[in-house]
Amino acid sequence: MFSVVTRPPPTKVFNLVIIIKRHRHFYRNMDCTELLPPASVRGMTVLQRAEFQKRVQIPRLRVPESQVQRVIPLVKKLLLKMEHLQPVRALENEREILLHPLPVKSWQSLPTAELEQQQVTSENFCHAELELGYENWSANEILKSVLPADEEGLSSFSRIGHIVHLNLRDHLLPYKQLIGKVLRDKLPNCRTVVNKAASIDNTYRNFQLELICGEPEYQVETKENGVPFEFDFSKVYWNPRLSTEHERIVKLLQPNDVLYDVFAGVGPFSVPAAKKRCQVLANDLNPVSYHWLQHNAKRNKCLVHIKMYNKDGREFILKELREDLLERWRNPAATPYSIHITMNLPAMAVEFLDAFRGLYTVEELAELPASLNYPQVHVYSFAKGENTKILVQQLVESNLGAVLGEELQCISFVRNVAPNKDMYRVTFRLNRTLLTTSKQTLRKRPCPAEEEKEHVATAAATKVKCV
Ligand SMILES: C[S@@+](CC[C@H](N)C(=O)[O-])C[C@H]1O[C@@H](n2cnc3c(N)ncnc32)[C@H](O)[C@@H]1O
Repeated sequence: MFSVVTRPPPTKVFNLVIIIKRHRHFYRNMDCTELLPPASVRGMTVLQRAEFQKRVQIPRLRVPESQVQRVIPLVKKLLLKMEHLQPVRALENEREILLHPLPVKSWQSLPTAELEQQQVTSENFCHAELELGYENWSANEILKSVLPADEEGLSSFSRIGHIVHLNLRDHLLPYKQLIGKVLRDKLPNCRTVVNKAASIDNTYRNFQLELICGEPEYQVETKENGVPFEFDFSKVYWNPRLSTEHERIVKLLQPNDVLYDVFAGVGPFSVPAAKKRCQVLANDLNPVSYHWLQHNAKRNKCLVHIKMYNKDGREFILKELREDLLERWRNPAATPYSIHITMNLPAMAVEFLDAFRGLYTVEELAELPASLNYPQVHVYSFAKGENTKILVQQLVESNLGAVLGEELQCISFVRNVAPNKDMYRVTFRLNRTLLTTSKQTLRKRPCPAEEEKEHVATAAATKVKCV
């Protein structure tokens, strides 16, 4: 059911339903009562593997060795496929082919004419007992038979290297130890199973974890979009659900482009960008993230393309970003390149946007050409409620203190975080007016309906496309 993991194991979100559909046999074992684990395991909270043993009557064909290669193609779709079970077994001088009891009720269920052409007749067909046990079912099959039938089961989990990360609903908490053991037994390379203990409300955004099975070993080695990363999952932020978003941004970048990554974490934007030979300035306030950011840049052999900082995001914008950008404008390169700023701290990144207002004095920019290479900002935010897309634009505008017109490039849905709570990326381009309007004149827009709005845009708001 689960793909075999190569080294280092990938970071992935596993949706059990999708996996089952993609890998499902022609006949689903779970649709066949005989092949289900015993009904007595329902409600088990302490894993007792021996309780899964049962005997079933399984249809089978016994054929001489010499016939096997010709018979198997005729019954291929009817084979019994279960974990750790060979459907073709060697007996003395013959082979036994185990068939699925759902489609095969009798000899008549088989392609009899074709089989008889191979000298296989009803004499070769029989039912006999087979002993099944815990090892013959997948994690999903075991959990489906144990967890309450009338409530939502375990629908998904994340895989970060050797760690399986769960976010169990309250009704599954009495089963957490059992769930942990089953996943550890059944998933390749799984050594540690943790459950999310509380919502992420600490500064460094790392998950609060509860170990429910295995070793308390949180240093992981994983890959995202083909790039290897290492970090301590218990001390830094890492979310495999963001891998597509990371990839989207990295794909926008060309060699020699510039990336300022204000809340870089352990580098899922910055390291692939530096590997692509972009010029990267990456920052994170968490000293442990900063440590692993440096480690990952070194491991990916891209240190020459990245400078790393361990400070507050506002200070980083006001000093490193400000100075580096000014330097670039003063010394334009012969070949054009684009400049990007990523701000992925969705709970509060918008509150840092006012740092761009008045970042330069009018005089500083007056020395420079009229048209400059202005950065694109990719700021992430949560929005809660009905019209989250509209809300998120209002949040950005009120924190920036300006209504976005043609600078607004897109508002992109990233993911649904909770019922009625979405995460978005708002991408807009900075301009001279924003960057030189002094902070004293900055006025936040507390309410979208407020009448007087400060229009930075030269044109009326354009239609916003969503990617
Ligand atoms: C949501 S994580 C994003 C990490 C990474 N960019 C990613 O996409 O996975 C936000 C990061 O911001 C860092 N952080 C939190 N407050 C910060 C601040 N005031 N200044 C700079 N970094 C901060 C956290 O340590 C965390 O690594």
